[in-house]
Amino acid sequence: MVALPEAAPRRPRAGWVARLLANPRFQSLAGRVPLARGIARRDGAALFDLVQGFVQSQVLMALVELGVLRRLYDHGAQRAGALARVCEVPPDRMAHLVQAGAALGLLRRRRDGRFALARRGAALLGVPGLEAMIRHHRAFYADMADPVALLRGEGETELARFWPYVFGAGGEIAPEVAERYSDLMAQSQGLVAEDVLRVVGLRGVRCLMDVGGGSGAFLAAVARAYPALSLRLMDLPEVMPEAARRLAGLGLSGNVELCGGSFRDEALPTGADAISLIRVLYDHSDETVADLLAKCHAALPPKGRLIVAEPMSGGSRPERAGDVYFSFYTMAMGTGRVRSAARIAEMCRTAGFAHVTIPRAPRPYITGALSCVKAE
Ligand SMILES: CC(C)=CCC/C(C)=C/CC/C(C)=C/C=C/C(C)=C/C=C/C=C(C)/C=C/C=C(C)/C=C/C=C(C)/C=C/CC(C)(C)O
Ligand SMILES: C[S@@+](CC[C@H](N)C(=O)[O-])C[C@H]1O[C@@H](n2cnc3c(N)ncnc32)[C@H](O)[C@@H]1O
Repeated sequence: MVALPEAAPRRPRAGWVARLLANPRFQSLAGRVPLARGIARRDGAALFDLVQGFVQSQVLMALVELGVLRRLYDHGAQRAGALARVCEVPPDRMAHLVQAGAALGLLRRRRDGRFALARRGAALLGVPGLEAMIRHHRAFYADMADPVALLRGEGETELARFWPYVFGAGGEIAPEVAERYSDLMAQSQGLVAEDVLRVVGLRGVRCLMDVGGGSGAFLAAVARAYPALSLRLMDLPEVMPEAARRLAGLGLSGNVELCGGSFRDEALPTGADAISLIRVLYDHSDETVADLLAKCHAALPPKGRLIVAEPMSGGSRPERAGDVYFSFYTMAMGTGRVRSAARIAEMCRTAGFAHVTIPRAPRPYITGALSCVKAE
């Protein structure tokens, strides 16, 4: 009996559909067949949009940094030449910038050749803190310049320098640094608070403590929606002066009790029957999160409420805001990470919480949310 050569082990490879789609001859054929042609062209355009994504975000950065959107809002439609003079950019290059802005749906090219704000360009100017966030992206962009180095954790990132408290609040945080990140957070907090309060009710709560509450923008929104609630803000001592200033500016000094402290180094103050963690968990490692959730559980009375809100991963159904933007943003920060609502719920249950509810997020790119109760 002649021994047959061992059949070479089948090389694991993509399924036949993937191999067909990756075949240039099939792609050329599909481009000529009516039904397939439409799909092929849409896929091609979507792939090109993906490829040029970084150019789009830098065109947006230029429009914001040069104040073009702001100027069209303040002064109405403008010719490229007028914008070029104000922005000190060569006219032919400004013409390219505004043409790109129109192609991206931020500007509108009018028949007379002037450029005006398009609906999305106007809406962008109305989003609290969004222009500041776009300017802040210089740091994130630098960190994404070498995505492989970021993924391998090589070298220090710009964002890790920007968010110093994430590394255990070791050492002093210069007041101006604390103010800088609190300001950025406060500016972007408006939409977060709007969406959280849209999906999570606080009826029946007597005292809410916002842990990692920053400059108090979320509690200010809660005070407006639930004037009878007593409110407490816990954050690092370095953040307290900024929080006091902002709350005083909103006429809320008497409504919010300030508790300076570090949830890494000490137990949380007791007395609140609800605790909120708004854009806090995704800044920290699993260990820090588990410890913080246990401290929240210890600080709450039986049936006390815990509310967690932050951009989340889509988990088994990956989604663009949480699994692209925030996933890499928190990675670049250093210890942060996005988690799915299911993963956060699992960590809450491990900490002793029950009855986890996960409402559908109206705008996942703003925030997801979940709430749970301290089991009796
Ligand atoms: C005919 C007309 C005029 C209208 C008819 C149709 C109509 C009514 C249209 C409505 C137009 C309109 C009002 C649109 C509104 C659009 C809105 C509100 C868009 C909101 C967009 C929000 C965005 C893009 C938010 C982005 C937020 C970002 C990037 C946040 C980043 C946060 C970070 C990085 C936080 C970091 C903190 C850390 C350290 C991770 O914890
Ligand atoms: C991303 S900001 C979110 C602020 C606010 N909740 C919001 O959504 O705008 C995270 C907050 O957690 C605070 N924080 C970080 N580490 C902390 C710690 N160890 N103890 C208390 N607060 C801390 C920071 O000072 C900051 O205000």
